Amino acid sequence: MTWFTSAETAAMHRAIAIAASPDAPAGPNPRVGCVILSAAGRVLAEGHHRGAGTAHAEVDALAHLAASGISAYGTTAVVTLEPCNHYGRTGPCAQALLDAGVTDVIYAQDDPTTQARGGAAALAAAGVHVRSGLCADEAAQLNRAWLLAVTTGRPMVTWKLAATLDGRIAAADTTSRWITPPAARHDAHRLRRQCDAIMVGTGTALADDPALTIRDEAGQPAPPHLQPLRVVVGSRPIPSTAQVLADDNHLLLPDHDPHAVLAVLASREIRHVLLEGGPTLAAAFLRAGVVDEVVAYVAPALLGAGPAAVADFGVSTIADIVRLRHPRVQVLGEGDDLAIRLAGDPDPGGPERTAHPSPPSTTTPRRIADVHRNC
Ligand SMILES: NC(=O)C1=CN([C@@H]2O[C@H](COP(=O)(O)OP(=O)(O)OC[C@H]3O[C@@H](n4cnc5c(N)ncnc54)[C@H](OP(=O)(O)O)[C@@H]3O)[C@@H](O)[C@H]2O)C=CC1
Ligand SMILES: Nc1c(N[C@@H]2O[C@H](COP(=O)(O)O)[C@@H](O)[C@H]2O)[nH]c(=O)[nH]c1=O
Repeated sequence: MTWFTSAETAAMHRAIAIAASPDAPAGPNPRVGCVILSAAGRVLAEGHHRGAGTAHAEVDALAHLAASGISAYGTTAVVTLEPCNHYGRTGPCAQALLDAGVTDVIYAQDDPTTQARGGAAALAAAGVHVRSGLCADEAAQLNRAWLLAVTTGRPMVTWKLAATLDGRIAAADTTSRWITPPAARHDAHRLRRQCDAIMVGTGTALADDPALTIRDEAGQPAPPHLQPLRVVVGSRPIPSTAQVLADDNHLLLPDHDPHAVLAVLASREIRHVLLEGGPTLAAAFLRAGVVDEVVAYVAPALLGAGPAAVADFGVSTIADIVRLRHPRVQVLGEGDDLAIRLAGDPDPGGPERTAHPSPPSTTTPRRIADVHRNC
C-alpha cells in the first residue's frame, strides 16, 4: 500500500487544478500539472502544460524553480501524469527531472501511450523514489477525452442538445433559436471550449446556418488558434455563403458511417468532438454506440410539435431504454430565464461498449493523521 502525506495530497490537488487552467487549450496532448515540494513539504514551484509544442508541466515547473534561484536537488515532483520518456515535440521529462536532481516523484496515473510511457521505470532505475496512484480518479477525469482517444483510437463524443420540456429541439417550421436562455448558451460555449471539433449534420447546417465558433458572453469570438474545427457530416451541398465555411478551419464529410467519420477526425489528432445535432446525426451516433457523454440543456418551455431531440435509433421496447450513468444536474440562470443542465454517459448496457474512466467520487477525502492513501 502506498501512502502520501497531506502536503503531497494538497500538491496533487493543486497540480490537477493548474493542469485545467484556461490557457491549457483542448488539443492532441493531455492536460498536465506539476508542483515541486521541498523535503519539508513546502511548495517551491509549479508548472503546467499549455498545449502541443510547449513545455511539459515538469519542465515548466523546473524552469520556474530555476528562475527563483532554488536548486531542485532533493525535491519532490508531484505530477498528474507519469513523466514522459520520449522525444516528441519536446524532450523527455523523466530525464529533465533526473538532470535537475529531483529525488522523489509522485504521479497520479500511468501514461497509457506506447510512445511516452516508461518514465516511472526510467526514474526508478536511476534511483529516484517513485510513487503513483495519488488522486488517480480525479486525474483520469481531467483527461477523460484524451485517455479515451489514445486507448480506443477514436475521439470522445459529447452530444449536446437544447430541448423544451416536451423534448423538442425545433419548432415545426424548423426554427429553433433560441430554445434555451443566455445562461445555458454561455455554458454551451464553455463546453465548446473543451473540444477540438464541433460537428453537425447537413440538416442543421442548412436549417440554422450555425457559426459553430467559441464566443464569449459579449458575443466576441475567441482567437482563431483556439477555435475548434467545424465539421459538417452529410452529402448535400452547403451554400458557399454558409458561416461554417467562413475560413479554412472546417471539414465537410459526405460519409454517413459514424465510425468512418471518427476515423477521419482521429487522423487529424482530434481527441474530443462535440456533436451538436441535429436529431438525425445524433441518432446515427447513438445507434453506432459512439456517444460517450450527453449534455442536455432543458428549458421550461413547450412546443407541442416539431422534431424530437433524437430520431429513432433502434429502441423499440422499454427494456432497451438508454439511461445516463453518473447523471449530473445543474440549474443555469434564474427566474423565467433558467434552464436545467443534465449530463451523463449513455449506457445501452450492450457488451460492445468499452469501459471508460469514471468521474471522481463525491465522498469526502479520508484522513488518517498526516498520511493519505488517496484523494
Ligand atoms: N436545439 C438543438 O439542440 C438543435 C436543433 N437542431 C434543429 O434540428 C433540425 C435539423 O435536424 P436534422 O435534419 O435531423 O439535422 P442533422 O443535422 O441531423 O442532419 C441530418 C443529415 O445528416 C446527414 N447524415 C450524416 N450521417 C448520417 C447517417 N448515418 N444517417 C442519416 N443521415 C446522416 C444526412 O445528410 P445528407 O442527406 O446531406 O447526406 C442527413 O440528412 C433543425 O431544425 C435545427 O434547428 C439542430 C441541432 C441542435
Ligand atoms: N437552438 C439552440 C441551440 N442550437 C445549436 O446551436 C447551433 C448554433 O450555433 P451558433 O450559430 O454558433 O450560435 C445550432 O445549429 C444548433 O446546433 N443551442 C443552444 O444552446 N440553445 C438553443 O436554443
